[in-house]
Amino acid sequence: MSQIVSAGRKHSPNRPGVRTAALVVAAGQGLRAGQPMPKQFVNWRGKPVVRHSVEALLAAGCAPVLVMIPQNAEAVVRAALSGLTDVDFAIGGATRQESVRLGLEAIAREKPDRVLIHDAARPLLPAEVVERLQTALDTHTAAIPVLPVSDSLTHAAGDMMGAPARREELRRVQTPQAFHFSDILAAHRAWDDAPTAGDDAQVAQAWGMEVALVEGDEILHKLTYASDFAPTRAAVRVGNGYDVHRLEEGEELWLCGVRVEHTHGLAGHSDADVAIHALVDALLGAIGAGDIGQHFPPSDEQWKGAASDRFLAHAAELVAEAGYALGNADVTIICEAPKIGPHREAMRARLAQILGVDASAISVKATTTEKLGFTGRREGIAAQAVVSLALL
Ligand SMILES: Nc1ccn([C@@H]2O[C@H](COP(=O)(O)OP(=O)(O)OP(=O)(O)O)[C@@H](O)[C@H]2O)c(=O)n1
Ligand SMILES: C[C@](O)(CO)[C@H](O)COP(=O)(O)O
Repeated sequence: MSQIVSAGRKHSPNRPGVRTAALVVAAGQGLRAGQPMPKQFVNWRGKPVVRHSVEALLAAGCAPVLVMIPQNAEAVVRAALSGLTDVDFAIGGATRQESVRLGLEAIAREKPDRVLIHDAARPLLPAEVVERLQTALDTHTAAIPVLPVSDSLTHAAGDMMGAPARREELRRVQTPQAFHFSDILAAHRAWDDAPTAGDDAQVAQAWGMEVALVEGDEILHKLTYASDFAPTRAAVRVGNGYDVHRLEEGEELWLCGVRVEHTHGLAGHSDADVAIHALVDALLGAIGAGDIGQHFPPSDEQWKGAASDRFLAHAAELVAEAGYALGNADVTIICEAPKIGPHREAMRARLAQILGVDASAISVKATTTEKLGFTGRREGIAAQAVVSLALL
């Protein structure tokens, strides 16, 4: 057994007079996860999988924490757990049960009162679950976290349904599994069958221990398959857009898909609807799909004089293809004239119609620049847009 860092404190009682060790089993190959290395050492949500629960167990007052690792993984585990004290590691066995047995024998010299045995593959360990287990050990010799079964269950006869199973009688078993140390060590030592028990509660029960059930937590999910490592997509994405067009006599003025009567209109390759252009850029930005010029190049004759609602409809399609829906859009038109207020509701309705959303999701505002700058000199109109997208 090699200590990663000299322990700052050998034992930290997490209950007055009670010393609890932790055994983190991380000696598997993680074959089902299909990762470039055993899954427990893969970087996950900012740190190696194994580090998450080791830190949680240390924070819960467990000491020492012994991590069982595969052969030839010393360098990887040192890196994964660098900087932590009260953490040791040892080489595990060919099965999970063997890894636990080896770990318990290694911890035995510390003579802890209790031990929490935890899968490194369950990185997120709520302190509340540890507390429930510790409380259960005040009146029982063993306790495990469980969850109810929400699906109906069946036995399988090959690819065909077998006898239905009564889910009311079943629970989903998680870890950490908590024991009075001497009892679980004796139970492992007394096991006289192939070391293939699914968990330590089964070993304890085979030795005659009664195992209490405490409420588990879905967040204790065991990382098992490649899908568990698929990058999670942001639930919300935001984007912003900005555009400017020059005011010129003889041009039409289109804003938010609405024709506005005015002395001047906006010049541009398309209908120069500066507000829609800003909104298109906001949508494209939110999904990382470039900008309006990339999708509708001003050099492309097919877009000459084109109505900008086509650009907005296309951006909306790309957002949907990316798996998002519009949360809300907020457009600000920046000009000295014309007054936007009288057209606001028509603009909101038109944008909502193009985007296929309720008008309540669309905001259209306007402001002057107090006669400052190019907008103040009525040389042009600018527009800004901000959007939020929700993952479908
Ligand atoms: N010989 C073994 C096998 C498993 N484990 C640990 O037991 C936990 C639960 O096992 P599992 O999720 O099945 O991990 P693997 O056996 O690595 O996965 P696979 O079956 O996909 O190879 C994991 O933290 C794993 O590292 C262990 O310490 N020693
Ligand atoms: C110990 C365990 O996590 C309890 O649910 C489970 O039995 C481990 O099973 P695995 O096949 O070793 O992942």
